Amino acid sequence: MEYMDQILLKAQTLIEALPYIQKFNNKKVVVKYGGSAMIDENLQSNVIKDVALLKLVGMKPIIVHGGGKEITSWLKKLGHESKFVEGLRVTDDMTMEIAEMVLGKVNKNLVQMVEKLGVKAVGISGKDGATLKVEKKLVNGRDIGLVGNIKEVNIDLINTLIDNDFVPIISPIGLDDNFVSYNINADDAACAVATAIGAEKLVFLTDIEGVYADPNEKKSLISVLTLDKADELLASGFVGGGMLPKLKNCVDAVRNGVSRVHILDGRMPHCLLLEFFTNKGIGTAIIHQENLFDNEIGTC
Ligand SMILES: Nc1ncnc2c1ncn2[C@@H]1O[C@H](COP(=O)(O)OP(=O)(O)O)[C@@H](O)[C@H]1O
Ligand SMILES: CC(=O)N[C@@H](CCC(=O)OP(=O)(O)O)C(=O)O
Repeated sequence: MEYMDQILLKAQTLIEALPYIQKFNNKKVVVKYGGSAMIDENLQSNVIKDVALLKLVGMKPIIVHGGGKEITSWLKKLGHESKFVEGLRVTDDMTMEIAEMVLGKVNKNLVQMVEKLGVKAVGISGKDGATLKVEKKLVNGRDIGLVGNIKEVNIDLINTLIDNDFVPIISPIGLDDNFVSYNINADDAACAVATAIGAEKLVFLTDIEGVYADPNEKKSLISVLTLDKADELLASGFVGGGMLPKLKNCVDAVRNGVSRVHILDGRMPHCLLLEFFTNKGIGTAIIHQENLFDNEIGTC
């Protein structure tokens, strides 16, 4: 490509971002960060740069992070096997202790990376400021240990941080009424936070292209899922593993007023920028039926 063409293309990309920058100015957006994009250092640095850019162009990003793979790896080092029921980690006392330690480390690493880019960040867990109040979560009546179901989100601390120009970075640990610590699925935490603070948009970064109608068939990637279709898919048995709580959460978030929910492939460099600032429809968007013909679907 000629030098001038390259320059024009760059200018065009910046101009294309203009309406999106205006639209999301001052809006709260929640990024759920988990999966492989957390393990690979290059991808991690891209994600953090993208979030810093969202903040610097006037949005109010909030990161809710996971770290499931790191928890599993530390448990393995300690000779402790990881078990999951419907995508949720069975959490005994030792698992709880390790999960809290690992998520604390992940949290402060993220703070460090954001601060390094000159953007103010504060890392909290759901325990701080009683942000995430939980009760024990039962899966089909089954007790899977110290796994929390979020009863209440106290948004005071999050709002205080945002009002003081910080990016809140939240790890999925909560307290019950007796001040016992619980491990929370990070997708549950992101969904609850996005709903409670009235986020304009909730984006899940994961380690797969999006939602497949059939996970064994790559061509079956779904770019737009209405709530009805999402319910059908959840009942079909074709959604499993960690995608199950994720998709259920997306549906809840849309039903509870978050206008735009997206599942994106965190392995794709700068997928957040592409999603926020361009009209490239990537990943899977979960939407209300009535927004199906909204020409912004798949764009923002
Ligand atoms: N229908 C489906 N579409 C996409 N992914 C699916 C589906 N069913 C099961 N999965 C699995 O869910 C995984 C995503 O969940 P998970 O690994 O827990 O993500 P994260 O760690 O980002 O929260 C995918 O890697 C895939 O193996
Ligand atoms: C109860 C439960 O499953 N908690 C999760 C919390 C971390 C998480 O959700 O991390 P990802 O988003 O990276 O998967 C766990 O222990 O793995």
